[in-house]
Amino acid sequence: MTGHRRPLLLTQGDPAGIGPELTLKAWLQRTEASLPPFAVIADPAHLEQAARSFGWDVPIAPAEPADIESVFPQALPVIPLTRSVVAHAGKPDAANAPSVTESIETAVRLVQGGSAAALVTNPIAKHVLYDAGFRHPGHTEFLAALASGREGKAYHPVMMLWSEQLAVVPVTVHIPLSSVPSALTTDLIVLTGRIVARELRERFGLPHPRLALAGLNPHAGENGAMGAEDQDIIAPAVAILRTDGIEVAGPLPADTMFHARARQRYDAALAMYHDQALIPIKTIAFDEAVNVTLGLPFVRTSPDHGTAFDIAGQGIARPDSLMAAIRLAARLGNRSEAP
Ligand SMILES: NC(=O)C1=CN([C@@H]2O[C@H](COP(=O)(O)OP(=O)(O)OC[C@H]3O[C@@H](n4cnc5c(N)ncnc54)[C@H](O)[C@@H]3O)[C@@H](O)[C@H]2O)C=CC1
Ligand SMILES: NCC(=O)COP(=O)(O)O
Repeated sequence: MTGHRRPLLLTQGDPAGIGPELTLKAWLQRTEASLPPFAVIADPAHLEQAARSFGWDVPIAPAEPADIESVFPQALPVIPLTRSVVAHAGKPDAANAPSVTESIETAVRLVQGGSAAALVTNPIAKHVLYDAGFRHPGHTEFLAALASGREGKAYHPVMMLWSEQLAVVPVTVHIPLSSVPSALTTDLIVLTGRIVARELRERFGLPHPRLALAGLNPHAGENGAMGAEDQDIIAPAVAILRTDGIEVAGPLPADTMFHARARQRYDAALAMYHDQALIPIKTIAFDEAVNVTLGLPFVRTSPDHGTAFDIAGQGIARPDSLMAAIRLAARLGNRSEAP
């Protein structure tokens, strides 16, 4: 535990999405929600204009990392981007991609330099960044690439969606469903399981984390009659993780492992593909769940939802998941140094 609780850094996210609105709302609710000090890396003029458009009294204060704690009670500290941002809520524009990536790069540089405890990313629209030439599937992989570039060490990032009721980890993430069976290997599942177990111990403070591995096929393959991956790829991973001393159940039929009683038996469920993991948690805890990246040398959290262009600019977006992400980032970032 570090003695001094360092502030958090929020990234801008897509400026045409709900990120600016949520950031302003989180700052407005900082006292009743007991939020720790944070700054956002963004264009101060764009945030001022967003606050004006909602009719909210949010003083915006350009700040250095060292000023965040003293500024935060009176104004929203903003670490200015080098470029100005012109954005229309609900109308994403690939021309804003450089500001999106600059905000993330600056956050990583500052958190790795020790100026902040953790970073909290506002949502990005992946297709908008792809249109501008972004080569990473999402934040998760981009953050690992930035960390690797700085430290000269390869990191395997693991996406975990966490809530009090359920934590899920998609072993394969942003790939087409048709590519999942060939992407799924015993080595990948073992690597993912080891990272999850280690970080549940070291960052979340669970001394003996319990993992549950989902099968890929209906009924976890029904003894091979409905697909071979459960027996040939997932079961060997379960065996290897057990030889590590990790408590693991599986491969479990995915349709019966997420109901309330089943969830009592594990601390994190490893799912074999994106929707197998994210459908249960977004159904149970859409407003509370947090996306946290494991396997990095710093803490990164994010709301579980996306840019919500359909409601951006209307003032109706719920800040709950962003505020949960801020709380979790403070808890994990101030708990320990990198595992
Ligand atoms: N961490 C990140 O950066 C994430 C980014 N995305 C990106 O977001 C974009 C849009 O994705 P969608 O599938 O439409 O998911 P979405 O989460 O943006 O929206 C899904 C539905 O939930 C509603 N919603 C989302 N957040 C809300 C909030 N805080 N309050 C009230 N309603 C809310 C939206 O209005 C929409 O009807 C995609 O381009 C995707 O790449 C999606 C998930 C996470
Ligand atoms: N569906 C989760 C998601 O899209 C989050 O991706 P990332 O940007 O956190 O990698």
